Amino acid sequence: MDARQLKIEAAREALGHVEDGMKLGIGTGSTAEEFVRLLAVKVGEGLSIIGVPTSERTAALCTELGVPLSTLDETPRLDLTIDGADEIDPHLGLIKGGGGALLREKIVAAASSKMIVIADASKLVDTLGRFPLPIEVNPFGLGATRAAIEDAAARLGLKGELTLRMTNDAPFVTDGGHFIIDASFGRIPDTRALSDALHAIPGVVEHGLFLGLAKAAIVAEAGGVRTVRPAV
Ligand SMILES: O=C(CO)[C@H](O)[C@H](O)COP(=O)(O)O
Repeated sequence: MDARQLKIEAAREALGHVEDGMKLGIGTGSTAEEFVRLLAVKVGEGLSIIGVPTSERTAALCTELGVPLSTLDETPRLDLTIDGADEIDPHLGLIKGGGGALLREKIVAAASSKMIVIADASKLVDTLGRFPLPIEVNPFGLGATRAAIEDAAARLGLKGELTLRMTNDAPFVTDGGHFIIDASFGRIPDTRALSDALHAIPGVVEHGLFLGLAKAAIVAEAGGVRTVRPAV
């Protein structure tokens, strides 16, 4: 089974959690896009749902395929969010934001009664941090914010390259008009402490550690699809 097929299998399993009448958060990324494609087929067959997209990119795909959309202003409480992830630890702590949508993804997940992550098994790790942590920052004061991130990380014994994400020759700009710093800290033993330290920096808008949000992960691998629950 190739990588795309694994994403489709995880997305198909997640579709089984979608019930008629649900208000759905819809994630961003290649796995979430497979979910949108399968969801659109069900909508075409008569499934009634309303979706809140986590990015302009997802919104465009939903619109193209006929998935009805709302906003968190019109629909502030969601039943379920289905989204991908860049890394998943045994407690279902996540790193997200590889696609640059982490802020909206976190707002949408937090507005949902339940978040289910869909991924292939390559995303499973023992400890988060192999994937560089995306940190969304305000463009104002970028240098100072970067230095503050370095200092906060150093206090937790973390160090590594902080790279401003670029598209061609210009900084990548998120849907919210912010920049992203990708932080290559390596293993992050205390994700909660890092999350709190980053939130305390004024120029940090949000970061890609999703802690305590995912209730289940649907993981596809060559041998089949399994549902992972948070380790206690
Ligand atoms: O967080 C994300 C976007 O901001 C994505 O969910 C994450 O990058 C996974 O993407 P993919 O399914 O393409 O591997």
